[in-house]
Amino acid sequence: MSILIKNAYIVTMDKDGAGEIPNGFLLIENNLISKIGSIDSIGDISGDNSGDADSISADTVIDAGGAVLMPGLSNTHTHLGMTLLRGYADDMALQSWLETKIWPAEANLTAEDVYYGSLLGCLEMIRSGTTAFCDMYFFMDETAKAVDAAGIRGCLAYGMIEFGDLEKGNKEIAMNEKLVRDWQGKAGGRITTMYGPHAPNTCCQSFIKRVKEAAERDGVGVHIHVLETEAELNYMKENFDMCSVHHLDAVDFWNTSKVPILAAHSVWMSDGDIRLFAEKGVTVSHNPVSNMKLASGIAPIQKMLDAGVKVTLGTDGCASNNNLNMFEEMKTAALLQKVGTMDPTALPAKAVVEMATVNGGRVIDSMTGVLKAGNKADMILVDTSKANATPIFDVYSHLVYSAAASDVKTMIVDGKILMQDYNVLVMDEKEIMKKANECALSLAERAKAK
Ligand SMILES: C[C@H]1O[C@@H](n2cnc3c(N)ncnc32)[C@H](O)[C@@H]1O
Ligand SMILES: [Zn+2]
Repeated sequence: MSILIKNAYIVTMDKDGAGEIPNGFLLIENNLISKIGSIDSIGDISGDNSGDADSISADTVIDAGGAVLMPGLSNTHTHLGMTLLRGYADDMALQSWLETKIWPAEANLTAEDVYYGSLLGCLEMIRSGTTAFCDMYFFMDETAKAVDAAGIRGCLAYGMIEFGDLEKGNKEIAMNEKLVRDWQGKAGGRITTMYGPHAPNTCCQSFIKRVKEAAERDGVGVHIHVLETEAELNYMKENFDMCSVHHLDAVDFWNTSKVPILAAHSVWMSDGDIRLFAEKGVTVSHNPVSNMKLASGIAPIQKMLDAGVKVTLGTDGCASNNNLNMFEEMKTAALLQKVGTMDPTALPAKAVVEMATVNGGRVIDSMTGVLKAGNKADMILVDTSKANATPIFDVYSHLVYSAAASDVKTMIVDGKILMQDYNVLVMDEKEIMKKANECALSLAERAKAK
C-alpha cells in the first residue's frame, strides 16, 4: 500500500532536516514515510528528473490543495473513558471534585462504559488532529480495544490508587501487570503500555517504588500525576516534610536510565524540582486547560524549557477540560505562560507546536512526531482555505493562535487513512455518539441512585 500526498505546505518539525517545505510532497509506503520533499526539486529527491510529483506512482493520491501537512498531535495526558463524565461536575477544586463527584461516579463504571467512552474519545481525537495519546484509567482492555478499532496510537496505563493499603496495592499492580502483558506492542505496535500509579498523595512511597521496579522489569514507562495542586504540596510537606518530587527522589523514582517517566501537571515545582527533572530526564505533560479550570495553578513551563526539561502537552480527562482539543490546548499553553510570567515572549508559537508534536511523539513512539523518511506515517492535513487561515504569515503562529481543531480535514496513522476530507472512515460516528450518550446517562443514573 502506498499513498502520495502532493501540493502540501509541509511542516516537518525536523530540526536537523527540511524544516518547512512550501510546495511539498510526501510518499508513504506501508506504514512508513519513504520520501518527502519539494515538488519543485523532485528530480533530486526521487532520483529521476521528470520534474513533477506525478512521476511518483502510488495506490492512492491525495491532493492537499495547499493545506498544511504536519505530524499528528500527541495528547500526553488523558483519562479517555472520562468522555462520559464530560460536564458531569464543573467549577470545583480538584480534591472535592474527585472525592465528592468523580470517584463516586467512577465506582459505577462498567467495561461497556469505558469501551464506548474510549471510542468516543478516539473519534474526538481523530476529528481534532490527535494521532496518539497517553492514557491512565480503568477497564483498560476496553480502551485498548477501542484504540485497536479506531486505528490511532495509544500508550495505556492502568490508574492505580492504593492509599497505603497493601492488599489493594497488590490487586492494583496485578491489574497493570496484566495490561502490560496483554497489550504491549499490540495492534501492529500502535498500542504500548505504561504503569500508572495515580499520584504521590494517593499512593504511598513504597508502593510507587514497587511499581517502578515492575516497570523496569517489564521495560515500560511510568505515568504519574505530580504536584498538581498546592493542596498536594502542603499535604506532602505536612506528612513527609518534603515535596512530592523529593519524597519520590528518596527512592530513586525519577531515575530514567532504564524506563521513561511521564509526570503529568508538575504545577507546583520549585527551582530545585525543575533542576532535578532536567538532570534525570523526566518528561512533563503540561495540561493548561485543566490546570486553569480546577484553578490548580500555572506550571512554570518556560522555566522548565530553559532548564532543559522535556515538556509535552495534554488535555487531561474530559471532566476537567472538557474536551480533547489539542489546538485549544496549544493556544492556552502559550497564553497562560505569557500572562503567568507577564512576558509576551514566553512560550512562543513554534515551541508550543514542538511540545505537541516532536516532544509528545517521542514519549509514545520514537519514530513519530517528526515528518521525515523512515519515520512512521502519522500525520494530519490542516485546511487553510478558511477565513481564519487568511492570510498566513507564519505557519506556527497560524497553528497555535488562529487554527481550529475543526480545520483538520485528513488524518493518517501508521500509513492508514482514518479521516479523509472530513469523512471519518474507521467508525460509524452517529452510532458511537448514541451508544456513548446512553452509557453516560445510565452511569449518572446509577451514581445518583447510590
Ligand atoms: C485515574 C484517576 O485519575 C482521576 N483524575 C482525573 N482527572 C484528574 C486530575 N486532574 N488529577 C488527578 N486525578 C485525576 C480519574 O478520575 C481517575 O480516578
Ligand atoms: Zn489526570
